[in-house]
Amino acid sequence: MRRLTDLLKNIYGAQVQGDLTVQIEGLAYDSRKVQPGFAFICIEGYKTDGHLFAQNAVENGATVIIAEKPVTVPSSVTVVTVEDTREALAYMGAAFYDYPGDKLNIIGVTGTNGKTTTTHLIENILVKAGKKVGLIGTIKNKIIDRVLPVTNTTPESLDLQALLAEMVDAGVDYAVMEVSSHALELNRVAGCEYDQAIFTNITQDHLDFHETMDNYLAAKQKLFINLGKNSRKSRNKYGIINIDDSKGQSFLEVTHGQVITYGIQSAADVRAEKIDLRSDGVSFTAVTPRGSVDLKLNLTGLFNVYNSLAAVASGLGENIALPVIKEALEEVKGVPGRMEKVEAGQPFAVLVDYAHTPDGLENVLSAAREFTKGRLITVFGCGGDRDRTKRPIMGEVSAKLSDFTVLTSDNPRSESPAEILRDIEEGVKPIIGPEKYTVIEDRKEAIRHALNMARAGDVVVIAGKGHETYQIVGTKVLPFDDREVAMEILKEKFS
Ligand SMILES: CC(=O)N[C@H]1[C@@H](OP(=O)(O)OP(=O)(O)OC[C@H]2O[C@@H](n3ccc(=O)[nH]c3=O)[C@H](O)[C@@H]2O)O[C@H](CO)[C@@H](O)[C@@H]1O[C@H](C)C(=O)N[C@@H](C)C(=O)N[C@H](CCC(=O)O)C(=O)O
Ligand SMILES: Nc1ncnc2c1ncn2[C@@H]1O[C@H](COP(=O)(O)OP(=O)(O)OP(=O)(O)O)[C@@H](O)[C@H]1O
Ligand SMILES: N[C@H](CCC[C@H](N)C(=O)O)C(=O)O
Ligand SMILES: [Mg+2]
Repeated sequence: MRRLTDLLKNIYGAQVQGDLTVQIEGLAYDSRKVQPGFAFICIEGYKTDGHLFAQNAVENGATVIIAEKPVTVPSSVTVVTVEDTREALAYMGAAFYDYPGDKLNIIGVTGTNGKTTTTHLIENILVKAGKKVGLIGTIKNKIIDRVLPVTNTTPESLDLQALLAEMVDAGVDYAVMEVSSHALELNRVAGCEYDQAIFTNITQDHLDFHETMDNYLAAKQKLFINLGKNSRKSRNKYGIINIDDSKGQSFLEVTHGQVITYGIQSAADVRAEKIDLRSDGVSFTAVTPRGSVDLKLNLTGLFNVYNSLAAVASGLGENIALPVIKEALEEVKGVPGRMEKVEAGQPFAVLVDYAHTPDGLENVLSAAREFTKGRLITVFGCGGDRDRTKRPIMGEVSAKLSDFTVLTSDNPRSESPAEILRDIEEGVKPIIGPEKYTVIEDRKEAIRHALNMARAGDVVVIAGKGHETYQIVGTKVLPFDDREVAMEILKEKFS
């Protein structure tokens, strides 16, 4: 329980109508979650407007409304008008939970691809170093060993603060989290002070939301601009940057933190040499300011060398010894749904991967090509209600890099699967003829087609859904797991 004045401390220009000393029992940004004595924060969203539910919130017991524009509520209710309710939600949430982020070391990873993988690698390093770790990201949220469900990659600010507070109560030392560009743009992480900010890469995605690559870049840079600014914690801040990325330098320029660069092509602080890619992993020497170390990882693909270098740099930033980092990284068997093998005794390889961007697909197919002796067969689709412009580019990537492509449905959401497939096909047609691809909307049948045509030495990549255990069709969430579907089909044939 807190007083309203305490919660408004970091919000400038708030105009209050009513009692400022009222005690707040809880906060909610969804009127349906309001309980007696709560403050309801109205958010103008993309689907609806929270201001429309102010009265509803009052009926559920809200005594305070935080709004950006006029709301009609009884005069007994305190109304606070602020410029940005999403920002207010974040700052009020941090204050309500007594600034949990200040009691933790927080490592934030942003970038188009590699966030989930990199956070998993860092988690392993920190655990190996004896730290208690919390994880926040696409696959799962985790407090030490307790796994919690996930709705978004980066939770809404209030939920994030509640989660960080739970971590503090559980004795967590480090929170390692993915910071999506949506979260940065929508102020989900405002009020959360990072100790390390990591940039993996930036390539096209989410233009439905950000509209331009410049806006997308600016959203990601926020994590670095805020690093070490108005710091409440007395410790070193590190900006860890992939300097091989064409935008890497721009992150270096905006950050207030100490910079550690990583890369393969550039003269980076942490770099990889003598890279040896195999089908079952990659070996390389990590050269760092604290010496070199030979690493033999179970993750394959050049992109995983980058993810590992980011994790090495992160470990060094936390003063973890190289032998500990080595042991931790070498123990990682894989990340669920990322180049995950499905094996039922078949004479060809089947990989389920989460590539859902042009760059992700290019990376995963290039990696697979390295160990494909026969044909590389790709099954993929694109999500509905997401960046439409990436669809033909992904079509082009698969057409160029695969020997055969099966286009299928991903999560169509509110869109027509056939139309999404037509968008992808636009990119395929100019590159290859109909003998090199097919369109099978039903994802299970598409996977069956690819597995039926595969012969010894071939590699089948099923991309886009990775760890997902569902398929979103319209508003329905139907059970669907690429790994289970592939296994079931393979078992029918090979065991
Ligand atoms: C575009 C986007 O990010 N939208 C997020 C946003 O929704 P919104 O603001 O549009 O909400 P809205 O549905 O219009 O509702 C407005 C307000 O009215 C409230 N409301 C609504 C109904 C009611 O009866 N009462 C009520 O109070 C809602 O609680 C909300 O506060 O805020 C919601 C609450 O936090 C999020 O769940 C929602 O994520 C949606 C589901 C989503 O799909 N987001 C994706 C695009 C996303 O964020 N992805 C990134 C990862 C991307 C990547 O890196 O690949 C992520 O971090 O997950
Ligand atoms: N560093 C990287 N560079 C390019 N592609 C990568 C990289 N790491 C992983 N990938 C590819 O992108 C896919 C997604 O990887 P990962 O889940 O680690 O990224 P993410 O940034 O967390 O994605 P999301 O935005 O969905 O949270 C992988 O399955 C792989 O195909
Ligand atoms: N975090 C990404 C995941 C995309 C995964 C793909 N399966 C899809 O549904 O488009 C997004 O929300 O855009
Ligand atoms: Mg992720």
